[in-house]
Amino acid sequence: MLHLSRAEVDEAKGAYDAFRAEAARPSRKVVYERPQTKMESPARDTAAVDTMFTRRGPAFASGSSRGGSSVPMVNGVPVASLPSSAPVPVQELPQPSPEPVATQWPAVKPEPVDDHLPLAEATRQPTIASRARELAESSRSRPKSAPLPPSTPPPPPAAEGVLSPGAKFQADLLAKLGQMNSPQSSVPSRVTRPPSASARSAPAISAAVPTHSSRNTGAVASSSRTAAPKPAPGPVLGKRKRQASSPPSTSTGVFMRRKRKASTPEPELWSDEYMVREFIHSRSHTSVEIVKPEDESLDDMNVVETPVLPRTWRSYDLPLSEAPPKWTKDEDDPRPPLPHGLRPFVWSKTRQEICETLPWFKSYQGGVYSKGGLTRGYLFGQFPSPRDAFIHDGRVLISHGGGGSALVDVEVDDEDIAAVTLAHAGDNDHDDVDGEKPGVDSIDDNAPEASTSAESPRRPKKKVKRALLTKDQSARKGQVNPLRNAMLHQHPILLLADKRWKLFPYNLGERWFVVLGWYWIKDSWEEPELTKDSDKGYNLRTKLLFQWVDAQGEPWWLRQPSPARPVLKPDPDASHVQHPTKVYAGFLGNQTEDPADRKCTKCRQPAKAIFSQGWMCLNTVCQAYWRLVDVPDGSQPSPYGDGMTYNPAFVAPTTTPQLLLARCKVETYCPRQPAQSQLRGFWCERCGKVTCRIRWETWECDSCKNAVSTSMPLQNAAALQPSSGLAFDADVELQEGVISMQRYTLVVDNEGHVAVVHRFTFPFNRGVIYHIMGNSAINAPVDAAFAQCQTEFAEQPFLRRQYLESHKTGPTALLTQYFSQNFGAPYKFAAETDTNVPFDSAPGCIHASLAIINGRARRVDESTEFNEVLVAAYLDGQQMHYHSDFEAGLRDDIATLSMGSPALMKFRLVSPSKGKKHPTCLSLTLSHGDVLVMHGVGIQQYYQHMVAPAGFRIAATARYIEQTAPP
Ligand SMILES: O=C(O)CCC(=O)C(=O)O
Ligand SMILES: [Fe+2]
Repeated sequence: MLHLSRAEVDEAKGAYDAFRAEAARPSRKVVYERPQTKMESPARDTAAVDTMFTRRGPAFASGSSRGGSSVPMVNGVPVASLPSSAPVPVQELPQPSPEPVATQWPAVKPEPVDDHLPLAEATRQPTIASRARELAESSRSRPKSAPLPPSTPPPPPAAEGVLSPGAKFQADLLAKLGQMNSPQSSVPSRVTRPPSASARSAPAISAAVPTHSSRNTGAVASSSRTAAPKPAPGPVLGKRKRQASSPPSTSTGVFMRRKRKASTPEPELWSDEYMVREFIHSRSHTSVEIVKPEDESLDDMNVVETPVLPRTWRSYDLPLSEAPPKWTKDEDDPRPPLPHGLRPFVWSKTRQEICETLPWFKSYQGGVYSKGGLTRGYLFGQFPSPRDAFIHDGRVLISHGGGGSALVDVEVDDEDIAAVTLAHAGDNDHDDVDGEKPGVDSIDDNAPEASTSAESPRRPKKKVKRALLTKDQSARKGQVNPLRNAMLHQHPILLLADKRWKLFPYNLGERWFVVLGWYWIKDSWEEPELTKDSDKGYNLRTKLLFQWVDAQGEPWWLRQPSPARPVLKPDPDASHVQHPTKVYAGFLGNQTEDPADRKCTKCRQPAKAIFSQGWMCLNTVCQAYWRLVDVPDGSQPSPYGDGMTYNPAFVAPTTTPQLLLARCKVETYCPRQPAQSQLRGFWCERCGKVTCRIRWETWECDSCKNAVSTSMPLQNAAALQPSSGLAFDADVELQEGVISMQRYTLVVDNEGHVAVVHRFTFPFNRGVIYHIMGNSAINAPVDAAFAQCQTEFAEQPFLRRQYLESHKTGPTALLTQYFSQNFGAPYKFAAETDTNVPFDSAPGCIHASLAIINGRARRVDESTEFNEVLVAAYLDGQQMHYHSDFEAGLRDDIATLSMGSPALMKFRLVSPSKGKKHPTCLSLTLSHGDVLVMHGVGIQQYYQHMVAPAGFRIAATARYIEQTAPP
């Protein structure tokens, strides 16, 4: 349990008192605390990483971890292009002020977004703006029944650069909590909230229902409206009755849920007036709530488990007109190319290049990369959700939380009312965002775009595939917690874009992935999205508002061409960056509004004016969720979701908070050169491309050929321990027989030196493994071969990481982890082997290694002969995952000489199915100078092996490959 000290509480109390004094309302102050929880994000994409270790081809898929589903993919699967679930919601919103933004770069503004996205026009998709116009017109002609016109003029700007006492209290407390937590800690510091919104002028800073700063001066209520259908009552669960004796509650939605589930630990009261309680929303998300004690009462709340939305609204929550045309080639991309000379500072052709080079994005699948409970990087994929938007030239971006989407067959008819068949729900459903597993847009992009089956005689229907949300992304489920934590803790997030992200105004050509820059999440809310697989008829989609971090200057797509790197340092002058409107719409809330006129009448939680249509209740457990505040149910505008436009005040850029700038510890998102880690990719300062380290002897930009040679320290064999001769562990399931072991010594050279041999006999005549251990008397030639390997491979371009045959091209191309080269007879395995080197062109170390292998292996089987050597060089942390050497044309013996660091080698039976893995049946330690001979095809047919070195290691594996073997 983490406590604030008495002094800290006193200080907080002082700040809070000042704030409350300003609010002119006497009140008690309570601070709650809850236990610190570990917020490590589990490594989620092990399947993806596994794939890179595995070398064997699809023939062995059933028995290896390289089954289809374990393949790491961009946005689910290699993507051509699928219809997005929504038309591109191009927003017609006021552009930033014509006053130049203070930056060293003259701002080059692209044309308005609409002009850059003929996509919307080509598909005749109504934009949100055009819908809004239609709605406005129809409202003029049919005043009684039409939707309400936009009614929320932008609020008066808040005082520039001046924090209200409430905000100061918030900032002070955050700063204090930040100090209390170690900067290195992976556990985010506690999240604070301001006093409950029950204080009439309190800053309503709530993660669940943050308030908006703009004042709603427009009248949205209209009791005379009767045309809209009344919402169906629907199943209302857990409705609470008002109890006359209970004081009005002002707790947040999160708090209400905690109370109802009765799973929140009781608040730890450690002061009469102040206490801090932490709320554990899930294992990985905690926050601190500051509310008045009386706020705990829920009795008078109109709280339901699943608010029911009127059917007509639901139908329109998902715009279901024709999908944009599919384009797979750059020539088909209707957007203009990047203006001459403009280029991103960091870009790549594959996702692996980004993941291996940028510490802020290491997600091989999905669009969200989180670590330590905080999202660090976020990739915009090709599937926007309804109302995603690119606003103010990209300084403000609206997107969605990750996870829960799947490809779904949607039937669309003339009236755009959707009948949804969950045909594939779950197939591609990757809903983990906290970690390296898929989040955003986990969609099978190879699935057919549309089919026209299921024609109805009366009303022709079309079946199209859409990416639909099949699960709630609610904060309650914990999926979006790392994103919310980044917002609440004010951490910057590196935003990247896939070139298929249609909201970006330019065709990015060969640049599949670009880094946009540092952003911060200013606000987050939950929107309902149509579905059929949920009792309530919709799923909750978490929406996020990202804003550009000022200290970077202008976004690169607005700059004049320049080779300069973007720099993000806490900039004391950042506050002079001017924005047209200075309104805090999000987390920090607006400190000047009277919340009374923008609270939901049902739950009395703060409403938000995200959309121009008016203030809405966004408390997902309120009966009035997603409805306009103060507008009777029967008079709510309908259809609602499809015609909404963003409130210009809500999306207006604001100054980056100093606290967030202070957290920007890195100076730039471009990695330092040369890479500090031998495994890291290479960022080319000349062209901005990041490239994996492919070659052993150099880092090379594969776009402009700029190169930096590597300086691998030579590892001396003298420091290496030979085999202890004792390390093995054999076990096998009973029905599969027993592996028996004999231990003996064998003379291995002409001088009569001996080696210890462990002979493992596999059951049912499946084969024999000889583990011939090195020792100091016989290792001299091995030491020499090891040194020779290192010098020769540093000088000549032999070793490289090979592309996996199954992922050779495109944005999902994948390189093996280890570096390898095949010498002698060509050997076809799961990695590319185009670069085979015949023995007569092989370096001396190959001949030396082969001589050692022959010398040892022939002592156990004198007929042994080899015509191929595959060298695998492992850097620290790399390994070769489970596979079998079961290619056609291989003779019985496969022998490996181990050089360098010891390695753990494990065997297991081939997996009977994708999900079922057999346990390890034999594990060995391979030390420097050991030769392991696998004899018998049964060992490859029935077993798999893997090798995990403890550090730098070179293995030379010799085989005999029949040249006439069928392919
Ligand atoms: O690195 C090793 O020792 C094993 C290599 C291996 O299994 C292979 O090349 O197939
Ligand atoms: Fe192998």
